[in-house]
Amino acid sequence: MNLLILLLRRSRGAVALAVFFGLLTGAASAGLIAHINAVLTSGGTLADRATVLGFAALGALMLGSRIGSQLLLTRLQTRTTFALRDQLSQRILATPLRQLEELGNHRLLATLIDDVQAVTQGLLCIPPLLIHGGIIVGCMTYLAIMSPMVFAALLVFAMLGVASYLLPMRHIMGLLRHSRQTNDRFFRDLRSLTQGLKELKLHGGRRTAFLKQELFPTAEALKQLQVKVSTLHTFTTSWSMSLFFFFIGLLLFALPGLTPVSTSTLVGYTLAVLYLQQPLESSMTMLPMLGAGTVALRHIDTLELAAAGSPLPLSSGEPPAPPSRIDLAGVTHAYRREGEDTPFTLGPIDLTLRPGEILFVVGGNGSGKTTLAKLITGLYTPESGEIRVDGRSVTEGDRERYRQLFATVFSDFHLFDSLLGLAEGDKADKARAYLTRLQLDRKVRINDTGALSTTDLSAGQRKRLALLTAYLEDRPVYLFDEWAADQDPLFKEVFYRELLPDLKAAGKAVVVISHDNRYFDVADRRVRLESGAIVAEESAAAPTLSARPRSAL
Ligand SMILES: Nc1ncnc2c1ncn2[C@@H]1O[C@H](COP(=O)(O)OP(=O)(O)OP(=O)(O)O)[C@@H](O)[C@H]1O
Repeated sequence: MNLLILLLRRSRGAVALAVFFGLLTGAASAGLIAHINAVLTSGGTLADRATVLGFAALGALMLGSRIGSQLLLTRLQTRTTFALRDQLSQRILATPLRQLEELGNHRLLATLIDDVQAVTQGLLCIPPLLIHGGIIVGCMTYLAIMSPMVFAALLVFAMLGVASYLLPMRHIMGLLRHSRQTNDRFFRDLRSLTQGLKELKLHGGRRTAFLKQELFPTAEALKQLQVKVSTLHTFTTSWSMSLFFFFIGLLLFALPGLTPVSTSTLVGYTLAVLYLQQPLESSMTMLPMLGAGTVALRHIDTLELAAAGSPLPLSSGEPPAPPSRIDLAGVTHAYRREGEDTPFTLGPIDLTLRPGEILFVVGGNGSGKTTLAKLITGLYTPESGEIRVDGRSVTEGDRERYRQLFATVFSDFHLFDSLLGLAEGDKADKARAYLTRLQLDRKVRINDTGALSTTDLSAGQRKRLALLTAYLEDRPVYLFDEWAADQDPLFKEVFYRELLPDLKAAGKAVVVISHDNRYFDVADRRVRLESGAIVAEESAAAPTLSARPRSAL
């Protein structure tokens, strides 16, 4: 039902027209059976020109309306599937980063790959199901007109068949929901397999434990569920279909003994019931696919992604003007995890960024530096406190625009295969000049569309490419999260002594998260984090480390 609503939302007109064509197919089918019945029971005397022409016209009508209905719905289904995938991608991009981190990459991938595929297959079932529905309605109407009494008996059998089909179907839907949940686990294990290749290859014990305790049991559970669904469905469908043969047996062998029934009724019923077998059987085969599509659609809802109507704009328009200061005033963020009594809390943090100033954020592992970076850049929304740009508070409505102030290289950055719009016009030459400056010109080439000749590089070289992208973005604020960690000593020197001062000279505000205490003198200001709080602040003008009072949360 949810799937049909999805189709209806795309185009009510096309669905209505397709249903009309479906009903026309049913009426034409019923007409054809009536013709066949009339010819059979007349002993061949009705095989005149008019009957033949009528038969041919009905056949053409059935063919035309069937093709019309199928084409309309299949096109609509294809459009809906692609729109669903586009919409989902945009909804994911519009959903707060923290919420996506909590869901985990494996669940997002399972949705984008598996759920969308299940919805597609479910939607594919709707066109034939509607046509079959039309044929069933047409044939039933013909049978009701032919003999209301026999039709009442058929209805009893049909209801019995539907009930004995729907009861197990409820159980099948439960199994499908369970299977969908297990699939999330399966994707998590597949992610461990592909991302942990080195660790799994290097340690046989770990590999065996991973396969035996994680991947294989999940795959086995998934297999069992799928086998259960198909076994239950085979029994249910076969039983429901056999009821129709009981009915034909009753019709042919028992009914004539109980009440007078004409040969034409007997032949008509037998023909129609046999004719109905195919659409009924095919409908029943498709119902689990429809069910899986419905489960997938509901599962997409449980992710609680940003509303369908609120995708991020495809272009952010003009970049915001460089501000003269950005203030973080009492901002906080806490990671709440199930079963954890004391969540890690960052803040309240008070901090100011100014153009032409290099700010170092230092502190031990897990002290909250990256979390602070995500708050500064607007990737996390402060749970309390506020961020101000030139004294104006950043609201939910302008957070997307606020993020456009930053060019970043996080420690878990992603490198795209192309500069994605950053190498248009004269920027392409700029990009090539940066390649030389970053000592990558012998390794990587950039073509006219901005595609990189390769991203298969060493960790340090990949980081340099990420830095090149940040340069091309030309934003007012730069943030580097342990950028120099995998650079050789020579290039570390270039980064701290040349590149950072150049950015400063260009009037950029620069935030550097660093453990390189050899270069702490490059900073105009330095803040030290400990357990989520700024515990000390030092500036080049007053180089003594001044301890800040720890704020009680
Ligand atoms: N996605 C997350 N979900 C839950 N907790 C997290 C998450 N990311 C970080 N944390 C917790 O927040 C704390 C601070 O992490 P953060 O990454 O900000 O530290 P860091 O100072 O950047 O550390 P490092 O120097 O190791 O990169 C850590 O103790 C960690 O347990």
